[in-house]
Amino acid sequence: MKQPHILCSENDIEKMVVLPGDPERVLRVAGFLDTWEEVAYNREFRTIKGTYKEVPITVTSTGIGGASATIALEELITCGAEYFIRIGSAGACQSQIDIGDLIISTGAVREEGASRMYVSQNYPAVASFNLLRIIDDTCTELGYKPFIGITRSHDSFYIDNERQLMKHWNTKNVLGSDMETSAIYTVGSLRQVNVASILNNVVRYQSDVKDAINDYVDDETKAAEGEKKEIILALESFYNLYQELNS
Ligand SMILES: O=P(O)(O)O[C@H]1O[C@H](CO)[C@@H](O)[C@H]1O
Ligand SMILES: O=c1cc[nH]c(=O)[nH]1
Repeated sequence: MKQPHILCSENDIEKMVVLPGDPERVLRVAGFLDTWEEVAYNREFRTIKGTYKEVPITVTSTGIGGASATIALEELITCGAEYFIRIGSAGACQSQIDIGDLIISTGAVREEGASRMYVSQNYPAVASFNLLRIIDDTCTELGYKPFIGITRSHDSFYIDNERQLMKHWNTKNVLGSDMETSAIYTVGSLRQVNVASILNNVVRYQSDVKDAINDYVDDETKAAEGEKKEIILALESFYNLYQELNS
């Protein structure tokens, strides 16, 4: 049955799914695949499927925020997907994290509304241990040195006290902020599927979000390199997972 938002049915979706937020990033992932075709594009949800070193892979954009990300996740699960790696962008919460550095989220502060509609805030938003293990091993293989730890997901980009909130989470050793990780981790655990999140840092700690958007243009090369690295890390991790599942 075709799902109402992603406009895909079971035949369209593979077990392993890469989840960027931005529909344009889907096409940049396509550049790393051996074969691919677009399956559907509705609203913020663009889906392609293809192969990476013969591993069947789906890539679906989730849009911005937990609300749309959990819609994508739920519909992809209904279509039979089981393993999800988000490749997102983030703002750093620690000063040693530079533009283009990768952050791997082991768990996320649930400062967004979508996951709260599912379950009380006492419930943790944690990554799949199995996927984290594979991603960590793959980083070693690739020579990547990501920051690994807790992140925070929020709903509101331009609120007046965002800087203070980031300062607060900085003292709690949170690495960075995005808008989807905690929601997809929570729903992933509730639905018993495997979810992990790799984030490319695009904003330095305590830079103004509006300036940072300009920095983002200035730091285009570093940010683009970070995005490339997270795409390769996600695809190589799925390659390694596929070998494990089929050995
Ligand atoms: O680049 P993506 O994956 O969309 O991730 C980040 O960028 C968007 C905000 O600019 C939010 O979706 C946030 O989580
Ligand atoms: O600062 C940032 C940058 C990207 N995504 C976020 O959620 N925050």
